[in-house]
Amino acid sequence: MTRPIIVFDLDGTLIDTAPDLLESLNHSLAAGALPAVDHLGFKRFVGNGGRAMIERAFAEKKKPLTVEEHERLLKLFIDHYTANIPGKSRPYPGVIEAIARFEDAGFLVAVCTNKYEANSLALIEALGLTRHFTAIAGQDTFPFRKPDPRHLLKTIELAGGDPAKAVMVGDSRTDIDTAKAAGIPVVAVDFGYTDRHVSEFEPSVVISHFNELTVDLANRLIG
Ligand SMILES: O=C(O)COP(=O)(O)O
Ligand SMILES: [Mg+2]
Repeated sequence: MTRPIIVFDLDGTLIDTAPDLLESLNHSLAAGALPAVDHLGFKRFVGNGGRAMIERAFAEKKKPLTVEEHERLLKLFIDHYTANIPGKSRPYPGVIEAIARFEDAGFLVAVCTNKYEANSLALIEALGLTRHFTAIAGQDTFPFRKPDPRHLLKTIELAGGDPAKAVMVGDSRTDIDTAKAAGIPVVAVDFGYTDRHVSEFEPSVVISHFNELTVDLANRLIG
């Protein structure tokens, strides 16, 4: 029988990466003569990967961004971010215990993130968490990414799971829309990176701490 699976988003869900992403974003924006963004700006721009973060920062300042400049700044962002992994990034309180509960209950555990795959693998490895995940899929692992539901469905397939016995955990509208489009229940954490409260996007459940993420809750959502 296929084991049930729990799929986590990475940035703002499992790991608080904001200080490092923000530093790398500002490093890149400075090279594009854009003023630094603060943590509130960051919450508006994050969620669809580095390319989108840079694009959104320029759009907000109504500053044009050529394709070449976008590529140059993206490379600066990625190089800076990669060189600093894991930086100040740490798992949120209760993450390790929550993962252990699901492992003990026989769940497969996976990651589906819009971070680049190489950065995701490096960060998870640097924090000593690699062994917990059966699959880690980044924005460039497949030809599509969240909010395309196939990113989540392919992650589940890669992990050897079954979408009918899956639950997603995320922090943003992107995650909630992805899971809903895939027909998979979604738990939203309310401490991640979104400028609007996650309840507005109507996830199955909202939690404020990982100790609320019980195996019972997941089983009830899977039905
Ligand atoms: O890095 C991003 O923009 C989003 O990453 P996430 O999908 O892990 O939240
Ligand atoms: Mg996230």
